[in-house]
Amino acid sequence: MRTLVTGKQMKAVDAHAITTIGIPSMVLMERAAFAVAREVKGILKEEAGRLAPGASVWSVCGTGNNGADGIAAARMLFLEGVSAGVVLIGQPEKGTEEFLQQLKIARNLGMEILSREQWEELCSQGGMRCRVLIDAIFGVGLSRQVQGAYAECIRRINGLRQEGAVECVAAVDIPSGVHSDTGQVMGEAVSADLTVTFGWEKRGTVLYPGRSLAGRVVVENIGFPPLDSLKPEVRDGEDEEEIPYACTYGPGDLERIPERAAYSNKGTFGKVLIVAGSENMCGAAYLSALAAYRTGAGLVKLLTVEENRLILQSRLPEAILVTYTAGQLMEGREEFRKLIDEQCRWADVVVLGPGLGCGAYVEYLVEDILTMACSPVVVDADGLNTIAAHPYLTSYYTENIIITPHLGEMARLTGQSIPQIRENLVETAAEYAAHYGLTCVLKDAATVVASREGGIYMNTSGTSAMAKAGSGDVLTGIIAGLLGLGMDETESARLGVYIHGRAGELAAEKTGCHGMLASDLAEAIGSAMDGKKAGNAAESVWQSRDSEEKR
Ligand SMILES: NC(=O)C1=CN([C@@H]2O[C@H](COP(=O)(O)OP(=O)(O)OC[C@H]3O[C@@H](n4cnc5c(N)ncnc54)[C@H](OP(=O)(O)O)[C@@H]3O)[C@@H](O)[C@H]2O)[C@@H](O)CC1
Ligand SMILES: [K+]
Repeated sequence: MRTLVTGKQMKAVDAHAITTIGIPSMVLMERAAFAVAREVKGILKEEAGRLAPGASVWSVCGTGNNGADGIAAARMLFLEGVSAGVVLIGQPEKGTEEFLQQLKIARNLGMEILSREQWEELCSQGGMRCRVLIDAIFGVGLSRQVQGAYAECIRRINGLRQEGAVECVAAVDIPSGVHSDTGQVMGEAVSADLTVTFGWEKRGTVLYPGRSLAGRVVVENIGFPPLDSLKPEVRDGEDEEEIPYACTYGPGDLERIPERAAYSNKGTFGKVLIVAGSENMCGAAYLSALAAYRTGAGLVKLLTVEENRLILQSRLPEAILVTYTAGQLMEGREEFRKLIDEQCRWADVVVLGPGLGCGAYVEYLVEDILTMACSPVVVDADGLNTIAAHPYLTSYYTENIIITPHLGEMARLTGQSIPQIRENLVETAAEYAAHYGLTCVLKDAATVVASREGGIYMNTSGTSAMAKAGSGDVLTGIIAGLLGLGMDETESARLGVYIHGRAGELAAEKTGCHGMLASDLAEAIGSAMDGKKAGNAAESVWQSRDSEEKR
């Protein structure tokens, strides 16, 4: 498990380390700069291991402590014989104490220091070429939209990178212009190849678009005290609501999956009831059931319309089938309720929604399941659309419910627009989960899981190959399968999302990114649950100099 922090939390850690613990600010900064310089040196190194001749580095620095890191990193490279210079953006005289100190050191050493105007002139004359450009304009202190000269400077950096004048852009802490909490671009943002971040990964490099802009992320422990040593008042600010530390999972977290006991039977691993499918729509039900079995469920029963009987029986003979007709549901309400009651009593887990359609009878079905289920219920797709269309159904929400909306479904549930939700992914999921006391899996390229107690998980596995019909149905089956194995709602949702992404990566390795189908994804679940399997593409993007486990 890796911890993710907001900018504010990181500043609180900084303040705690410096003020309460007494680690001098410059000591932390020197370690931060050393880490950046080391990574840059790695890029500059020739295969033989020596610095490339004529290797040049420009460090483009703001006047806060991010800029101070940038100057210090350039100085360390300079002292190792690299031709490294500094570009200053903003008014140096207004810089932080650390910035002024670092600038003084660089000046005393005779380093080349350009103003923004001088740099612009150099660029416009085509004289601006370098192996590595260090982006140290803004770090976690970015507090508003980037405009004017700063925006121009960021556009210039991106332009140089695009035209090949700069081979590699290395961002200090976070690409300048990316919001450290939401990953949103604040007007303009640097597109980096590498980001060296300090202490813990920032939420903004896990959420999109920040994640695409950060490139490879290296997490460097620069000597901060552990997060749990912080007093709550330091951690959360004085008058602000508590913001939890978010987390993400990696292959090591697959150990959370319970062992399959030798002395067991099919009932041991959970009975999953999948309420899904409608006339001409049986694929979703099939994929969800297949995924539940592939995740390890002992028994999967499909409750679906009579029209789907034959096809589902032939596609997935392992599943038990119980069918109904729309007429039976609408006209024989009491009889139908008895049937639902019986099925709910049988089930350890219920999936409600994939491919249910929007027939008038679906409202009754959703109501019956929500009122009668006595086990965790995973609500997806048309289950959620029905709830959005009939808001009284939210009164049946319980703490055992996991909802898995994509942005469109979340927009219907909350009445917000999709762009609004996309910009506030974490808040939207967290507020909904807290308001209704359930678990909310808000699906996006970086899916967020918000638990009813306030915990936040952000997913880092997966591939764009998964953006295809049926992918969400597979996720419901995986989460249901994990619930069946005995995991709680939060853990099943988090690990389910992680395994789903990992299965996508493994499947895409075989089929290629364009050709993958949701059924390929379901077939890869077994391998994805195996921690020893290689091939977590997303994971390889992150490197940690000091793993979370060691702290
Ligand atoms: N000892 C430590 O503390 C350590 C800190 N560390 C490093 O410090 C970084 C945080 O430093 P920081 O807090 O100084 O903030 P930083 O990101 O440099 O930006 C603030 C500056 O930007 C300005 N500004 C903001 N938004 C703007 C905008 N849109 N447009 C224009 N200006 C804008 C803002 O101006 P102001 O708002 O004050 O007018 C201020 O001048 C952190 O990411 C890490 O790299 C590490 O070395 C570890 C030890
Ligand atoms: K930066």
